[in-house]
Amino acid sequence: PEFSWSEFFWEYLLPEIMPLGFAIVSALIGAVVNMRIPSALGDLINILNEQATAGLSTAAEYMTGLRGPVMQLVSLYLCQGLATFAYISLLSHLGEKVACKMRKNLFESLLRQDVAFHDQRKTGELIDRLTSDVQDFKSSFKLCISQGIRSTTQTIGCICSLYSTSAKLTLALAATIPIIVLIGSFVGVALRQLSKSAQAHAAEATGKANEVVANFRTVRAFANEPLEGQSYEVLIQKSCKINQVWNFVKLYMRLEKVGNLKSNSLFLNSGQLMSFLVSAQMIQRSLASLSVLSGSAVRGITAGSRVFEYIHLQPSIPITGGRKIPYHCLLGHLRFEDVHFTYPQRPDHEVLKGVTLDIKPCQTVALCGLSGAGKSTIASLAERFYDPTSGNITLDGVDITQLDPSWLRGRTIGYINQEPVLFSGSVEDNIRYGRPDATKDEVVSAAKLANADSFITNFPSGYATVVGERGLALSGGQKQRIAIARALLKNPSILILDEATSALDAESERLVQEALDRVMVDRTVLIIAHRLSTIKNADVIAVMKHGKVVEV
Ligand SMILES: Nc1ncnc2c1ncn2[C@@H]1O[C@H](COP(=O)(O)OP(=O)(O)OP(=O)(O)O)[C@@H](O)[C@H]1O
Repeated sequence: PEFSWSEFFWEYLLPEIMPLGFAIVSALIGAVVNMRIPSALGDLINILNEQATAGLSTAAEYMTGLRGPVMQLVSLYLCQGLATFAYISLLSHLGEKVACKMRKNLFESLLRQDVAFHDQRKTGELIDRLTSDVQDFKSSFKLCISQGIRSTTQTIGCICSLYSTSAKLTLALAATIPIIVLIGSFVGVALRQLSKSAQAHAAEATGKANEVVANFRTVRAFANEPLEGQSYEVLIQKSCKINQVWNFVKLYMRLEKVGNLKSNSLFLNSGQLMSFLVSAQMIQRSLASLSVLSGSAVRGITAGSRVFEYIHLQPSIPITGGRKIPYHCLLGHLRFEDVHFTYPQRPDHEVLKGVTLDIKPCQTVALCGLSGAGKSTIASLAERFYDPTSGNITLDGVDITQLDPSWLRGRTIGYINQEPVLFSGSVEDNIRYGRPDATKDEVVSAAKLANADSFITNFPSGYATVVGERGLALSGGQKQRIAIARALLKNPSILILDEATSALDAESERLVQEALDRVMVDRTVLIIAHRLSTIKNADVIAVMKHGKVVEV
């Protein structure tokens, strides 16, 4: 992925041009003031020398001579402190804003992506781009602006100042510059490689950690904690080693000193020598930090391009846009016509091989067949999680690819699957997820319809009861009934039940089934099920085998 400089400038920097401008000016002022410090120090030392040889007697005499240079030095330090404070705070403000906007854009883009995109990527890797990569980019951006301006200005300024102090020594010093540049560029290339692999390993480790934490019960059930711990350690060790090398290189660059200058001090007085040495050291530090900076810039750009790669990605199925069938005209006639489908990540395996299925308005169609026959895939296609490779799916005669996907999913189809996911928050929040603008009364009546009201009101906090990240505090049957209430809240014309009762015990199944029987009235229903009890009341039973409907 390439980093888009123009986009970064127009979209992220331009709106913040004022703080950016002030930060740059403050950094420049800081650098210029910093360069004045060696000569001010030199002046002070010269005056001290003169006073020592002049044989002054009273403290007042000493103070008179010193006041000027001391005041100069104090005001320079004060200026430098103020400038540093200004650019650090402005850059922090700017960096946070840029990072915030990048995160927002990236997250929105991730939400827009196809289901197939999310099928193919590890959650942890996506989270890593949202967190570490944006963080890396932000740090490197701030460092490049502050250090970059400072070091460049100081290098140029100090060279001028060195030259005016002693041309001879400056030329001698200049001889060492090619070596520094050479080392710097060599280290820069190495850092670029290091940066790429460090980021890739860090993303892999985050992916692993995320997977293990999200599926903690499975890990525990197999007593695989040591195994998972070890494999995480292996991944983290790799990125740790790379980062250690990285830090070592940076440290080395800081410690490296320019050759011994003291032997060449013959033609300078002590003040000049002091000023010369401080300037030379400043140049050396600036050059060293510029080389380190190039490494950091590489890291930032690599991270930035990883972020922009996904921000720019366009989904093949848009989120919104297209026709909506007015509610009073909607019949709920769903039809699959010779539908073929292959999952994008398994192009060699055709899952649906010409499915034709007619689900008439208000009819209940049960879909059964062996595991892997493609039943859930049919539900995913009706929801338009994927588009068929060929063939058509129509709703009331309109191809669903022409319909607004958010209207289709958000209002028209209610989808309940075997493992309902509840979000962290209260029971009420979870039901309201079906239609965020629903009133409390509507939430309660949906819960009553779903056989959930009685157990919810039995909780001490009722509808305000907080359920865990995945609703762990609730039983399977309770979660399922909340999921049914959530789907009912949008009053969908079509209901898809994907093995909604298969994970439940007999009693929970009875309660859920009772709720389902009640809500299936006056709607088009597609039930995917194995159990006879679930499908015996259906109007039509379709049997699937090897990606085809073989019997109706
Ligand atoms: N996201 C996916 N990516 C790739 N292949 C998939 C995906 N989901 C399902 N498949 C494959 O598609 C085929 C049909 O799966 P599907 O889940 O539709 O079957 P099913 O009839 O619902 O099975 P079950 O009754 O076990 O739920 C299977 O071979 C499965 O491996």
